[in-house]
Amino acid sequence: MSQEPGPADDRDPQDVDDTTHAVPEPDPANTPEQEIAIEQGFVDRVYDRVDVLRGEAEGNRDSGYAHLAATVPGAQYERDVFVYRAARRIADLDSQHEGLVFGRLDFDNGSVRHVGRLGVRDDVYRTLLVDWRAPAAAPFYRATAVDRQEVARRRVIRSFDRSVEEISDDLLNEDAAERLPVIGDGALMAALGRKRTGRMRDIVATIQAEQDAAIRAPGRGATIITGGPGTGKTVVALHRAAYLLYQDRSRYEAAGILVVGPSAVFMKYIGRVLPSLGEETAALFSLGELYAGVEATRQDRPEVAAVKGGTIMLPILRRLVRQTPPSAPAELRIVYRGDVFKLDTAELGAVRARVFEKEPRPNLAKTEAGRALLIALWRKIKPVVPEAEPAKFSRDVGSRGEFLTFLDHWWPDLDPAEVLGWGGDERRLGSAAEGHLKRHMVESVAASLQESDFSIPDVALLDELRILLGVKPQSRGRDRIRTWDGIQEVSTTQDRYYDRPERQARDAFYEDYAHVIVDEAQDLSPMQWRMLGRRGRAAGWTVVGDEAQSSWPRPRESADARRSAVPRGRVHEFHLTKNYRNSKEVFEYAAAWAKPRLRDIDLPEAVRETEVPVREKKVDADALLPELAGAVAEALEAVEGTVGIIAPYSRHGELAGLVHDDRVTLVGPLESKGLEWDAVIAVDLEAVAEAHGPGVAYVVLTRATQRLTRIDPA
Ligand SMILES: Nc1ncnc2c1ncn2[C@@H]1O[C@H](COP(=O)(O)OP(=O)(O)OP(=O)(O)O)[C@@H](O)[C@H]1O
Repeated sequence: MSQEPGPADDRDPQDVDDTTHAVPEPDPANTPEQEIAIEQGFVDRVYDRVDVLRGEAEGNRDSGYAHLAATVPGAQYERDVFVYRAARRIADLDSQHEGLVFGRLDFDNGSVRHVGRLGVRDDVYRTLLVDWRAPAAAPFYRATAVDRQEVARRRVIRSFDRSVEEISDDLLNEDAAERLPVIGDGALMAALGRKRTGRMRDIVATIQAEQDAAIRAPGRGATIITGGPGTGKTVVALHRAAYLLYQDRSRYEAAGILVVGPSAVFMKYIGRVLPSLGEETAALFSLGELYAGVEATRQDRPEVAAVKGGTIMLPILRRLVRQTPPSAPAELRIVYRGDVFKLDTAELGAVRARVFEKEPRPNLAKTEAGRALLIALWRKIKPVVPEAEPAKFSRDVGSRGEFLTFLDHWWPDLDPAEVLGWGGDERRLGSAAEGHLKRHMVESVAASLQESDFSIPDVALLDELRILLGVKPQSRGRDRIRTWDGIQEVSTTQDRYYDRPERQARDAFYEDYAHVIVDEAQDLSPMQWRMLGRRGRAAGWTVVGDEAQSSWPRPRESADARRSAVPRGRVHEFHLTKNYRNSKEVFEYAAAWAKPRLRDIDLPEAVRETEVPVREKKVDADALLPELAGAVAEALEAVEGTVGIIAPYSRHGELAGLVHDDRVTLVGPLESKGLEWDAVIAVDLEAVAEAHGPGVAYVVLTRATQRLTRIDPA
């Protein structure tokens, strides 16, 4: 637990029970409008208080008040400014989410507790609103008809901006119907049925009990969250980051939380969730961005990716870093006391090998290389010039400009990108890969390394080379504490006056995270696990995935790499069982397709029906484009939100013209991981399965919230 209190929460021992407050006497005869008005009264009260806090914070700023004791436990000022800051941040976001106040619990004893995005206290520091992450908010998510936890009625309040629009009640104690009105029909179903916008929303108002348990698991050790498609693994992982920041802010803000997902498109999709929860300090990186200065988005061909991601690359890279750099001179010539002495290519090769016996990382071995050259020269000089003295020889030759210039060229500082580039030369790669890769694979991998940009699998190789070469750590990347699209960074009084640890700017090489969250973990290659493992040696881990959706061909190799990356210790396992994304119709279709093709498939239960069946069409090659154009138009007509076309990469050129509306996107099967659209048009599914395996085709089939159309060439 943190030494500091949580932000304006209810965890001070003296007032831990003070989370309830007075509200108008309930009347079971109230109409929905009357109940909305009652909640509006409360919401207004909270915002009024936030406005006061904001005024105070601004006043303090203006009078130049320096708050020096901010880290003293119980500093109320700190909490209030936090409220101000977070409330402002939330207000800055467009209202895709439920408002600041979104929940209310009525207990059997008549007391009432309101739950919101953050904690707010009134002017005498009594709790007005409980932060959703506080223990006192847990019954809002955990109470069920069987285990009520003294909750009589749970209410979800939906508002836009400051205005309450809708109420949805869940009566847990039937006897309470006599005193409490029950209004609305199901906040969860309403949330699931809402149109998708291309940006993931937070789910604070409707987190389900099994999800809540995973969110609140202890931060230390490894938390493993599994579940089939659409069970909320991603959204749970993100709420977990917010939870950890809340319950131990000093630890997780100081050392950082890393969230890793498969692609840049995916990171953009999930990018709003944490800011909408008032948290912006987590570092979000896709697998293609974990090497500073590189932003890879390109996929390799599956067979090339399977090689590049495997531990088979380790001996190959080790040999590669020992090769003579292409620009190295082939011969060293030195004139000493009138005689010419030479080291030829073979002799230089032997010297190089000797250096590596002493120091395997070339960038740390330059001094050793100079020494080894002088020794080799000395062995030649000694018989010819018997009167020469070794110390004098070393001083004399070792300080000559021509010798130092030779050393610089023969043993240059190596950059990982440059060394990986050597692999583009078939001869060099072939020599490094001898005994490990067949000829045709050497050709394919070398060809892929000749591309002008790096692929996503290349990034893990670059990171491995960084270690193998002994690249000195230096900050070269951009500041990865992100500011979010369209949101100005707000300079707050907290930022200015507070003596807390500064939020660190962490580049992609930062290695001391307190917690690492890995999404779509089933797809990580062994080399990618190694890259991640380096960044969280002392971290707690949250590993989220579904084996059936895997595109990695050798799961056992990957599991071993994962065990090495994630430190041993306590393991907390959670399994999510309900599919909240797909309609029953879509999911049953996907499951029927996948069951015979995938072993040990983990099938969740889809909770929502739409009565819209999946449509399948087979068309001749020349009719494909018009058919697709028709399907896109139809989908745009049928749904309010987004439409996704998921097609093999080889068809993207011919299909690009179909994307003529903001709501439509065209993606490859691998980029579709983790994403969702209201309507999906899956093109040539069998080709997807053939190229990437049935797991990826199953991913494609489970992306639609409402309508799925399959179009295949005849
Ligand atoms: N409790 C909930 N309340 C509202 N929406 C939810 C809830 N749980 C999940 N969802 C929604 O269901 C959809 C699927 O969630 P998410 O993407 O996190 O699932 P996933 O398990 O990561 O899926 P996949 O493995 O298929 O990528 C999202 O739109 C998410 O917001």
